[in-house]
Amino acid sequence: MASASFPDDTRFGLRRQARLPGPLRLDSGAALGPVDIAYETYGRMNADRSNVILICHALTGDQYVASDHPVTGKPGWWWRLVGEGKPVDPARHFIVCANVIGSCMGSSGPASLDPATGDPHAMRFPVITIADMVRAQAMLLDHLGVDRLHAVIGGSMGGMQALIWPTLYPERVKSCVVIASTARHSAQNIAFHEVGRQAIMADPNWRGGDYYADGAIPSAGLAVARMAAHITYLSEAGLTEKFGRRLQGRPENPNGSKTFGFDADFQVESYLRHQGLSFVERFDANSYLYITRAMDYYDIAEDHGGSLAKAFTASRARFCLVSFDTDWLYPTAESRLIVHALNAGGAQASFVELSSPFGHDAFLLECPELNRVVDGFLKGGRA
Ligand SMILES: CC(=O)SCCNC(=O)CCNC(=O)[C@H](O)C(C)(C)COP(=O)(O)OP(=O)(O)OC[C@H]1O[C@@H](n2cnc3c(N)ncnc32)[C@H](O)[C@@H]1OP(=O)(O)O
Ligand SMILES: N[C@@H](CCO)C(=O)O
Repeated sequence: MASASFPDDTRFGLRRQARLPGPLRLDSGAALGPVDIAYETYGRMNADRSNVILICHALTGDQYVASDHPVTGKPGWWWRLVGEGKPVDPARHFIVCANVIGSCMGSSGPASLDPATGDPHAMRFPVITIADMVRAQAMLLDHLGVDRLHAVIGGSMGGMQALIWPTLYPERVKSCVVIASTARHSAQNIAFHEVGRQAIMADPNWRGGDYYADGAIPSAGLAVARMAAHITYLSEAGLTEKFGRRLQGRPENPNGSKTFGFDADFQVESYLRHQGLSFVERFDANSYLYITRAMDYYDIAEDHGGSLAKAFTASRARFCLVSFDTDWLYPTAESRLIVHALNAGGAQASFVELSSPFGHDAFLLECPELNRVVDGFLKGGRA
């Protein structure tokens, strides 16, 4: 097995890029190669390579799990969970986080260049699945000389990847942490994604996906897609607490009459517009199409003759499932289904529903209880 060397040790994230020859055989029957994977590592691999933790990111996340983002300048998206003294700790663990294939932060995706033509793949990039993302991660781990993961951890779409890992590579996963996630995308999830995709495709700048040459990108469509999706990451209680029906920036009329109109009169509108606009600055519209599609096709039971339990029969991993009580995108019932299936197959699975007013995105926010659960679970596996 060819193995990358790691001369340096860092607690702050090393930016790395691998070009793997492939071919990566995809669920669609297509093959991808070479495969570029952009990833970060934190900490040092121990002598027997038993301290490796793979972190899987969500839909619009990336490899910058605990280091400042090069585009937004913001701290890594899971800095609360990953870092010195945190549950996933570079002082103890060798942490790998890779940009999924199909995305746009350096891994192969629609915006990357097709080596055969020198042009961006655009919509000629093959349709991928969550399992394909996991296969690409396995290729990266082969490249790093990692046979077995101490743990694979992810939230949302990252949780989907984490859950697929022991089904595809049962011998390679010791522990699996799945947060705010599901074993299959529901009709409602698919419906929301389709709204976003249609918004992108209806943007005159989309042009069948070939918009890279002149800089006229489908920003309006992508912003609307993000606005619609962002609502699903929140909760009614969270929105009420944050914004209520409060207005912003409306001028006082001297005669006391009200001003009506279609500007962002409500704070929540202004907030959503901000989320849409800032998203466009950091994400590629075609990647959004590909990754949401991958999530829609995700159904672990379907890939195992309709039985979720069957998917895990070869696995000896320990599992930890976490849901949030206000997450209506991947509600607690979805996690319970997974736990029942794991228990039915005799797997060791712990489950906790945490309370938060912030809906699905609670897994990204301050939640000491989440840290305690993950810390306790990982230490139970004696890392
Ligand atoms: C999961 C992964 O793998 S990575 C991807 C995760 N990252 C994202 O999804 C990024 C976008 N999402 C968010 O920001 C999510 O809400 C969270 C959960 C990540 C962060 O939540 P919070 O810290 O509570 O931030 P919040 O949702 O309040 O958004 C703050 C932003 O809204 C802006 N904002 C707040 N109120 C308003 C308003 N009335 N009008 C306009 N903008 C507003 C703030 O100025 C801030 O802007 P900035 O992000 O450009 O600095
Ligand atoms: N808000 C996060 C989680 C979505 O599941 C993201 O954009 O990736």
